[in-house]
Formats: sequence, structure tokens, C-alpha cells
Amino acid sequence: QLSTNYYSYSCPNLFPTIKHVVGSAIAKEARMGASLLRLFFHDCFVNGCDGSILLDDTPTFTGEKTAKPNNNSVRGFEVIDQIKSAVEKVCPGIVSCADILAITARDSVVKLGGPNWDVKLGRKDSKTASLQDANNDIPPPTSNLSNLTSKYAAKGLSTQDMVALSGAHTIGQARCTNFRDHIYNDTNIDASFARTALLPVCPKVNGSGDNNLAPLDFHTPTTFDNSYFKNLVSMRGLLHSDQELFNGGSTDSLVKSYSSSSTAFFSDFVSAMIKMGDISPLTGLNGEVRKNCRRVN
Ligand code: HEM
Ligand SMILES: [Ca+2]
Ligand SMILES: [Ca+2]
Repeated sequence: QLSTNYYSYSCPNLFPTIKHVVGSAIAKEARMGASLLRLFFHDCFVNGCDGSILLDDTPTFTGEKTAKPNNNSVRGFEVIDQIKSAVEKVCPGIVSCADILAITARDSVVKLGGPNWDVKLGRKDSKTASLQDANNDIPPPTSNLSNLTSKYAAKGLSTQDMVALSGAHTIGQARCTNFRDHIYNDTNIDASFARTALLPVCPKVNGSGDNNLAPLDFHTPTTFDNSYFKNLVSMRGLLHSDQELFNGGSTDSLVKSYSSSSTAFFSDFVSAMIKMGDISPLTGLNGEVRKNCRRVN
């Protein structure tokens, strides 16, 4: 249904237009690449890749921005606005916000040193959003391996897709509130790493320092590489859910192979990103092309 050449005639300058804005946003703040990649994930897992995450709350409409996994956490909406207005200038009314998220995610990965791929396009934007589905369908960092596997299976994604996609945690930051339990209460963490790198930024007491940040990949936080998997093998995952992928279970062998081959990781990551981008898109006469990504037309 989706195709890589969807806008070839209707918006020939689409790719350079987006790449330019993504490039300057990341030049300003490297972390933004991570934030933009995550936006695509949080969109696709909630009623498919339909731009639902971009809709602002209004007095009469509750969107997904205040869902538990998103609230005070997802970021990059201003960059999406900048991209949308740049795109509207070159081809007004043509390109959906859902497709902008897909291209932006790819461009972010490439800019930070990761693999390139052709993005399938032709999604339309939703006229709705679901706070409840955002709360239920996006896996929390407290998940164990079987919770994670089933949340991905519910979206048609395999365990291999899940492990490869988790490699996105090779970039970006997490808040103390999301890794406190792991660093204080779990035993499957390198103790000296926890003591020197994490305990100082994340106080034990709930409510203190909740928003303090630590890199998901302490080694190369702004490079898209396979270092995330090397961390897992050395018991230096930041989130409980990260270390679940290498904790004596069925995914250990895959984590090991990604840790020793960035080629294998990149290739499986690309396949999984394309599969994730295929999750229940609105196409044809379903949905709309929003004029402003924050509201329905
Ligand atoms: C496997 C299940 C996953 C869980 C449980 C999970 C959970 C989390 C959590 C808790 C954070 C930190 C949020 C905060 O503290 O504010 C985070 C950040 C992030 N996640 Fe995931 N995530 C998962 C999968 C993914 C996937 C599939 C992608 C993309 C393909 C992704 C991309 C990111 C990125 C790039 C960041 C850093 C964002 C930034 O710095 O702004 N995650 N994730
Ligand atoms: Ca969505
Ligand atoms: Ca990295």
C-alpha cells in the first residue's frame, strides 16, 4: 500500500527539505535526533503511524501527549512544526504529518551515524488520538521480556524486531524516575557502573531528582552504533527493560550477535523500522493531510 516514490511527482523536494531542518536541529542539540526517532515509535505503537501523537490537547479534546509514557518525556514537537512549515512552503497540502515523522526518524538515524534506508510513504493523518491506547500499548520500562514480546507481537512485530528496535537506545537520555528501581533494586547491573555513573545523578528517594537525565548508552550517547548491545552484555543497561534483553533468556544470543556485528544490527534495525512504519496506516480516502500537525483540519 505504502510506496517509497509516493511524493516523487507531487513533492520532489521533500527529502532535502526535511533533511535540512533535521540537520540543523541536531547540529543545535544532538539529543534531538533521539527525540525525533522516539516520536515515530510512540506514534506507530498507538493506532498505527497516523500522526496521532502530534495532536495537541484542547478544552474539548484529549490527545496522547499526557499519556504516562509521553508526559514530560516526548519532545521534538517544535522541530516537527518547523519541518511541516518548510514542507508546506514547497508543496502545500500534500505531505502528511505521519509521513514527516517517518522520514524524520530515518534522517535522524542517518545524521547520527546509523544506517540509511528508503522510507515507505503515503500515510494519511488521523482525526483522532487515544490517551488510553497510548497508556496501554507503549511498553513501560518496568516490562519483563515476556511483557515486551507480547506488546510487540500485538503490533505484528517479532522478538527479533523488538531486540533490533531496542537498539534505538544507543542514543538519547532517560529520566531518573524511569531507571531508579533498576539501579537501586535490581541485581543484574554492573555495581561499580551503577555506583559511579548513575547513583550520583539519581537519588534513591522517590520524588527527588526524578527528571535528572542519564544517557541510555553512556558510551556513545549521540552516535547511532551497536554500543547499546555491548552495554547489555556487560550488564550496563540503563532501564530494567533494556537489561531484560540480556538476562539469561531467549534473546541473549541475538544481543550478543548485535554486540559483535554492527552490520547485523543495522540490517535488522532497518527491516524492523520498515515493519514498524507499516503498522495500520490510514491510506487513500481515510484520514487527511493536516495543515498543522498539532490539530485536525
Ligand atoms: C522495547 C521497549 C521500549 C521501552 C520500554 C522504552 C522505554 C523508554 C524510556 C523509559 C525512555 C526514557 C524516557 C524518559 O525518561 O523520559 C526511552 C527513551 C528513548 N527511547 Fe525507548 N523504549 C522502548 C523502545 C524504543 C524503540 C522501539 C525506540 C525507537 C525505535 C525507542 C527510542 C527511544 C529513544 C531514541 C529515547 C531517547 C529519547 C530522548 O532522548 O529524547 N525506544 N525509552
Ligand atoms: Ca499513532
Ligand atoms: Ca551509541
